[in-house]
Amino acid sequence: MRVSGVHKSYGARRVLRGVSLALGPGTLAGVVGENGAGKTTLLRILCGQTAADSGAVEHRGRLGYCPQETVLNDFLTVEQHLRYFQVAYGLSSMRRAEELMEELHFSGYRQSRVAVLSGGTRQKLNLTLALMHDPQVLLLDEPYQGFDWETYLRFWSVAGRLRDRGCCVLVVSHLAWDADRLDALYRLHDGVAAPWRPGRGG
Ligand SMILES: Nc1ncnc2c1ncn2[C@@H]1O[C@H](COP(=O)(O)OP(=O)(O)OP(=O)(O)O)[C@@H](O)[C@H]1O
Repeated sequence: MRVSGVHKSYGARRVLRGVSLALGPGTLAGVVGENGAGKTTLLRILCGQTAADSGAVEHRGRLGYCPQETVLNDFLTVEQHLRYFQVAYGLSSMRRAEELMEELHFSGYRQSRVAVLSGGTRQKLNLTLALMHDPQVLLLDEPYQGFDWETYLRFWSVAGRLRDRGCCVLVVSHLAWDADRLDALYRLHDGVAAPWRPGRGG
């Protein structure tokens, strides 16, 4: 995925002022930044949901996007969500979705309505919906919010296996404490993304 000179303003607020990134296949990368730094805006531009004012974004292959807010409908079951996305992605089987449900330990909720799921289980479903078509480029916005420690560790092993299969994974977070798990880390600050190594306590 190549991002060149992306600019975005909301009225007078210049949020992105020339963001450039180059991430190859098989890379697990992170973008950190303070609240309001523009991380979600950048991800929305990368997935095509928001238009940049200028600059270019190029990527090859299937794209997966897990937004910060869950995209779920309280009245539908987990199974109904999976079927809906299976059709939307044009998948012949649910094999990958089933694998992910096993890996994230929520297969037992398949027939449950989303309204009764805990926040962490909703997030597991949100993540599964973004991953079930085996994307080659995966954009994750604060993907482990609400996860307990075991699930958090499982998330990183899923992300690591995707990287090993050649997927380009970009994780956005306001915390840099996952730095050791990443191949590349950028800090979004003053509208630009710079390579970053957190210091002590950072
Ligand atoms: N649709 C919009 N209209 C106007 N301003 C917006 C819009 N979306 C975002 N902003 C502003 O752009 C700035 C960046 O927001 P963004 O959500 O991208 O930040 P973030 O780094 O993801 O923050 P957080 O860590 O709090 O999730 C903020 O000042 C926000 O108020």
